[in-house]
Amino acid sequence: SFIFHLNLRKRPPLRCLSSLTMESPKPILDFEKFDDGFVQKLVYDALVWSSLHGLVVGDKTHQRSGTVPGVGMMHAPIALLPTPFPESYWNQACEVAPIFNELVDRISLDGKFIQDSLSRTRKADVFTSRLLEIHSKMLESNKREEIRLGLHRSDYMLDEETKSLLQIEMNTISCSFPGFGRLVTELHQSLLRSHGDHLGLDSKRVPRNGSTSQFADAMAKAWLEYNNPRAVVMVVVQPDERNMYDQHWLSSVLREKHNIVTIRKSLAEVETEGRVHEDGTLTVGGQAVSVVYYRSGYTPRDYPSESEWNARLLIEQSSAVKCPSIAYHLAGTKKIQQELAKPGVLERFMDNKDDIAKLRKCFAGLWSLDDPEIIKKAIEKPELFVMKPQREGGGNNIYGDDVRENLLRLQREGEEENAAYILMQRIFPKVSNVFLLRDGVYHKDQAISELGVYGAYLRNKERVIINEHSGYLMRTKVSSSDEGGVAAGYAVLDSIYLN
Ligand SMILES: N[C@H](CCC(=O)N[C@@H](CS)C(=O)NCCC(=O)O)C(=O)O
Ligand SMILES: [Mg+2]
Repeated sequence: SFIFHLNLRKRPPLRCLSSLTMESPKPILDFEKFDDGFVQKLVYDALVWSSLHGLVVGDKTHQRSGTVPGVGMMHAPIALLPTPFPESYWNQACEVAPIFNELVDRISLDGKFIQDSLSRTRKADVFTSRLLEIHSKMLESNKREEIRLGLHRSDYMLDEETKSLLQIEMNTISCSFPGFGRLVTELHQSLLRSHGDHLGLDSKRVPRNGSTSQFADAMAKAWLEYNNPRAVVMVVVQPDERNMYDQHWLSSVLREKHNIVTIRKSLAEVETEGRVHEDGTLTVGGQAVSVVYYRSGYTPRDYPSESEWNARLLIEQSSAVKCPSIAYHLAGTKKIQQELAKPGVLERFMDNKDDIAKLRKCFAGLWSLDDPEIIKKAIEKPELFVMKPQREGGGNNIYGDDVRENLLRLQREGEEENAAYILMQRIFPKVSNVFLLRDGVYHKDQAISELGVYGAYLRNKERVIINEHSGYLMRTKVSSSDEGGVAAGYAVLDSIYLN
């Protein structure tokens, strides 16, 4: 039987809010209502459901769990019940998804903007400069990506102070959990169908989540556009991947629903087995590849040698549909995000004034380190800022006093490294009560959440074939922790309860 530690941490005083407007989500979790026996029943049902439905990750204490399927599996870290989220902000996040998709595509076509925006970062950050090198090689050879597939996730937090939905970042490479986002939604809907009466909650307030099928369908349509019936979809993976089941969900839908074969290769394997033929076809291990879907290649750790860089270049030079292309990858960097927040920059890419206003409305404060006023303020009040390197994958951001320390360090060291970072306004979302479930044990805690809305975009020359919001992922972390990230081990997978 499961051992439950009811971790009744002393609760920090809830922030007394100046004005509780109708928009702030009403807490649906009144802990007093839950007796321990009832929670244990919910937890048991959730763990059984997760195990039966493949909501599982590799167990890091089991060394083969990242390479051999079916070995050393552990239920994914999850919230026991959905987190309240006001419907108006949910609608707003869904409404801007296709506008952000279109923006990424237009940025990707402006090679000069990408190179100019990142030119100083290039000198300060080797990883970004390697990506830019590949991008400039494509510009020099006038490489055209006629079929373009974007599978993005735009992450938001609901800022309690300003009552606004603010974008944390736009992820354009290796967006995790399109498989699990849907599953957690289905888990919560199932729990509320069984126990909703006791909880006074309605399962229909958990919005349906098409993340798995919509992402797989977009890949299938890209495969069709490439028009080689013998070609496969290649998933570029890390040699040791604890999140393989989230990835396999997409491959399973491609197989079962679209009869499309996927292969899994690391960048090192692509370098050994890959070839680009005269007509641009990419073959790996002799198999033609129509779509390359990256679930690796977004962090320096994915390039331990020149082999991996050779593989990235080889793929880029081919006619395969890259998801993302190098230009889409760079369009999702934090430096570009900060450039887009400058006055007049969105107007360079978008002409619809309403769309521009909708994007700007969800921009948090974003600055380079060249602004002495901002640096002075960040040194005085570091708790109001987050300092971000050009890194993806979670666990890289700088908070609190470390912001001050790093800014003072850069001033001492002469500021060349400034361009490797951006500064962002720190967002303070509402704290809610949650039950967090990890390793079969539940903890009761105060947490904050980040809503990720997936977006799928597929274009072939002038035809936009798909441009939609395609499901969501709610990630919830204890409010005492600065860093988030499920794969990085700080957050749990969650869904939303519209109120
Ligand atoms: N193991 C790799 C992990 C890939 C990964 O870290 N992706 C970043 C965007 S780059 C991300 O989406 N992070 C949010 C999910 C989280 O909180 O962990 C995979 O799953 O393919
Ligand atoms: Mg990210």
